[in-house]
Amino acid sequence: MGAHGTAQQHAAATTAGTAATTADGDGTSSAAGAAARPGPASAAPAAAAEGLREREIAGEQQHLDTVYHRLDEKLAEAEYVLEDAAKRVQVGTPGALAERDAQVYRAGAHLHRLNSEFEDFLFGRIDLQQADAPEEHGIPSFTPLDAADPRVAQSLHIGRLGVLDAEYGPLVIDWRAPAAAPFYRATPLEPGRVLRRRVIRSKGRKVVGVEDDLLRPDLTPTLDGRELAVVGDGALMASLGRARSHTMRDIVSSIQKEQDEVIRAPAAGATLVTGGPGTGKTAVALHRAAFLLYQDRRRYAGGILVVSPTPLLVSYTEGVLPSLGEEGQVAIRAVGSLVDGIEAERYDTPETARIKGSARMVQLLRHTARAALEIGAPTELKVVARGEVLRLDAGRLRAVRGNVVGGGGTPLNLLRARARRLLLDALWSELVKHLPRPSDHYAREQRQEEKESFDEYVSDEAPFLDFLDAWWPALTPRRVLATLRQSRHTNRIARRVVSPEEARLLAASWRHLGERGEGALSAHDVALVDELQLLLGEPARPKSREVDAVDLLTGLDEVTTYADRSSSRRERVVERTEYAHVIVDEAQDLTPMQWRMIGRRSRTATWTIVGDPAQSSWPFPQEAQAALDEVLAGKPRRRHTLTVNYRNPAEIADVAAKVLALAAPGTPSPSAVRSTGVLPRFAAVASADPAAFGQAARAELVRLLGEVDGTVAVVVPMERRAEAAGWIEGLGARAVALGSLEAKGLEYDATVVADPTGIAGESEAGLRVLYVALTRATQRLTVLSGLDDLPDAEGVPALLR
Ligand SMILES: Nc1ncnc2c1ncn2[C@@H]1O[C@H](COP(=O)(O)OP(=O)(O)OP(=O)(O)O)[C@@H](O)[C@H]1O
Repeated sequence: MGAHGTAQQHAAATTAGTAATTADGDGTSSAAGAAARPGPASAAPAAAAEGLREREIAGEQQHLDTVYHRLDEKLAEAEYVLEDAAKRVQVGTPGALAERDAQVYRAGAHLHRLNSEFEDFLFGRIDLQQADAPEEHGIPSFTPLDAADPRVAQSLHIGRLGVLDAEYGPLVIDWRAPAAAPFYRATPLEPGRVLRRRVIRSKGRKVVGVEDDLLRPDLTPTLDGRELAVVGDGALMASLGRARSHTMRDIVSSIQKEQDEVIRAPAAGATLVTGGPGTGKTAVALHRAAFLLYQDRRRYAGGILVVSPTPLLVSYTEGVLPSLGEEGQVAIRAVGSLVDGIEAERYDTPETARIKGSARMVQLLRHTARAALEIGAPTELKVVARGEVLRLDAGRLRAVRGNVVGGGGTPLNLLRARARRLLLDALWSELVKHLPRPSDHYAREQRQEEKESFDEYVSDEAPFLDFLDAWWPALTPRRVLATLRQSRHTNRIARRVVSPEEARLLAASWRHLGERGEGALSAHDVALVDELQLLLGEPARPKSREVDAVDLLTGLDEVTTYADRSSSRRERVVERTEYAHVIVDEAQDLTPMQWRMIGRRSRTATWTIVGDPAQSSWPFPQEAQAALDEVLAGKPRRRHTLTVNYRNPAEIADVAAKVLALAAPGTPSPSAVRSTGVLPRFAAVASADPAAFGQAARAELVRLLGEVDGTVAVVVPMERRAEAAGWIEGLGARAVALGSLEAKGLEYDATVVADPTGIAGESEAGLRVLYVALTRATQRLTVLSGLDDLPDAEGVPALLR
């Protein structure tokens, strides 16, 4: 029972939240559990274990062959349905066509899913004890009839899609189905009916390995009268030890209990998930998207938005959903890419970012939009009508403008029609002010007719049209933003909202923009553009016949309702995509302005929000919380905490914990699930010469590239990014250089954190950003210090002692 014994040991070490195992092939060992690595096995038991493994693999191969045979049959069926539907086109009655459409849709979707052959199509199996009650609505009973009964009563295979045999018996259960939940939920402390959990690894149609966890080490389970085989040391360790690439893998075969609870949590309201670095928040968020689609495809298809902090994290995570069989229905977008047609390309300095992200910007932008109308506006309107020269002077024009805007929040571009009408009214009253008031009904009607022909005449006149274009120009968000390039202007229009120093910082960040706002924007600018889009509304098409927006309102407060109602009838107003569910990753970094931007896309959405306050680069958590509260309004909230770090070995997590104690005192450090036995390396450069520092960094990168199979990153303060790009030149695709803020959410086999004090000093949130940098590595970490880091004789910088 050699292999059996190993698995029993590791299963005994497994805690409620984790599945810590004894050891895996690359020398990592359990840090969360207490199990020891077994001593070297002698040749005979090793051969027996190998024989056992091969037998078990052969058994699973047989099942996989049956599954693929069935899939081939289903594929042929789906193709036949498609062909048949095509033939029905000739029938032509509405009913037949509708039926055909439905058939084509179903068969097409089915074909697509069947055709997507993924690695590990079938990846799991659970062997269960007899249930104490029959299953209800597909949900198996979790309680065994007799907890001491070692017999396997039922075996279920779990995969990326559900497959039924010809008699509708389950050959494979979709991982998201209720029946698959015990695969993820069972632990040795709460095994339920699960005796053995098996992860099956396959390549294409060939099974290449199995890894077992024994959930009831106190029993000797049997299957068909024979002792149940237990192979390998568990799947989690095998998966965590694999080298990292530039894309994230799904974790479908090793989701842990506390993670599964988040993935399958009800969709309603808001699910808020916190957890330290490496606890699987991003992975869990993506699997939750796949789960929601499975649960209610109709509701969520096309309507799930995942908001990520950076484009780097988007491309890192993009492959996960397709590998789960979900493609196209989920939009994963960086927070700087949420507005169509704009891609954030610049970074703001921390000082500028904190101004741009603040909720005060709403007020500043309101002032700015109003003021943008007045920049370069003519101060006199002169037209000739009915042989008279009619004039409106600056004071009169100011009064008219005030009336146009009124007290409401109607988007300014939608008020152009009202501006036109009130100008015509003002001109008319100039014309008639010396005429006697109409005395009777007939005279009043006649005056009204004269007014109508006056309006028609004047509003076609070039001087009037030119005036209107200049006095109430169509404004675009970029053009309005560009007016803030002048800090003097900002000081004039919004002295009470921003200080002169803040106005200067803002102006400096937009100095490169052209007059119409052309030029690169930052992720923070994108949120401002989005806010401005709301304040301005879509400009009316020039020369089109305009309708007075305000006349159609029942009240100025109802602007949005009006806009929604009238979008197809009249001027096209702000168009927004609405999502049914919104998943926010790295939520701790969102600014109030970004929360508002996301909120505008999610008015009726349910939410999943994952983040870690201890990693936040936004310095005002309370302000961000207030913005989030506003966005979630009264939605019920359910909270989860993830507690186990699957990324960093304990040795790296321990170093990071020192910074955590400074960055977010009192925050518990998640427990690392494994250890490598290799301590982080500290290196120091005893020279102020940047070239010497660069050489040391490069030498360290080269060393690490030799030590690990996967990726290696050097993380530096944002302002040293260009320098760091030079250090990795010629080192190949496995090496990357990142600014501290770019490292969010990513992971590498090895990292060099260079200039830790520089990172910590970048902003008020610098220590938390350093904590992020220190927690990116799955195998090796080097901290490279310069003189400013005050390294001791061992090279350990002051911050990490
Ligand atoms: N159950 C699991 N099985 C296997 N790997 C896992 C599991 N959970 C997490 N991981 C792995 O751990 C690593 C960290 O996961 P992830 O990036 O989702 O963590 P995170 O909480 O978002 O981290 P951070 O806060 O640092 O961004 C990833 O490589 C992920 O695949």
